[in-house]
Amino acid sequence: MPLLAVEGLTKRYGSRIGCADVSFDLWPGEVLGIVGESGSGKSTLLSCLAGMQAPDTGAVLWEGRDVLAFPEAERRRLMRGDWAYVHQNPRDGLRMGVSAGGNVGERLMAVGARNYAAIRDMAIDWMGRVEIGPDRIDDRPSAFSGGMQQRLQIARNLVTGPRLVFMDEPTGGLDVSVQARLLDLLRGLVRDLGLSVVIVTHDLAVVRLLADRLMVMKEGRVIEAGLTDQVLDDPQHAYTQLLVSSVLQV
Ligand SMILES: Nc1ncnc2c1ncn2[C@@H]1O[C@H](COP(=O)(O)OP(=O)(O)OP(=O)(O)O)[C@@H](O)[C@H]1O
Repeated sequence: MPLLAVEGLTKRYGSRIGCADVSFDLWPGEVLGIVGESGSGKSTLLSCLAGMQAPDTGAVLWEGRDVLAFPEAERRRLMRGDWAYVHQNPRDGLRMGVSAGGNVGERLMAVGARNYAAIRDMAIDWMGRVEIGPDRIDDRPSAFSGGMQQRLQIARNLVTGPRLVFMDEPTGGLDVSVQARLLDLLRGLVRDLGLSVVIVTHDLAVVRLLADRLMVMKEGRVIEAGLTDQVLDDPQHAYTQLLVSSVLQV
């Protein structure tokens, strides 16, 4: 059984299409990239998948159960436990007024951890995994660089051991050299932890590095899908060809 099965997901904003009739399966340990130009519906799709907004029609099945029909409390438990969501802007995924250690520890407490020393140890361990030194544990994220904030957001999300992580342009808005390091880090974590990931980006280099499979969106619809290398090396749809060739020309 796929971990996540998406069937006919459609979301309209009045007469405008957000995403239309999107279906796919995500298997355990698989990374699915979603690419497309600005306005193609990537964020709409991701937020509908993650239960952050309700689609008009369609189903999102988590291990065969329709998430859209979950009671609110169960959906929230899922979001804190098996699922995680990495926002493009770390400010949306962190609590800026809380220390770095608190940001990570808080998530553990939300899933029931109570032993303060163990929580602190795990926070330090996870900060280390995302290359933030233990001497920064009491600093607030506002004292961190953009790249550090993003790494802290990743630690906060992964500390509870989620099985599925949604990522919305996780390297967007960062310097190119910082992006490269973050991508490397993400790739290592995804591989080591065997995570399933749905990642949205307009950056083909990001999906080339991270994604096993790719979906290309245009005007809310999936126009091409397949193995990442196949789609990028031999794009079938004219729009995908344009996307790929415009990157090569840069
Ligand atoms: N809250 C909203 N109200 C009305 N229309 C919206 C809203 N959010 C998105 N849309 C529209 O839905 C379509 C898809 O937008 P969406 O943000 O999902 O695309 P995207 O591919 O994520 O773009 P970007 O890469 O710029 O974030 C666009 O036509 C957009 O104008």
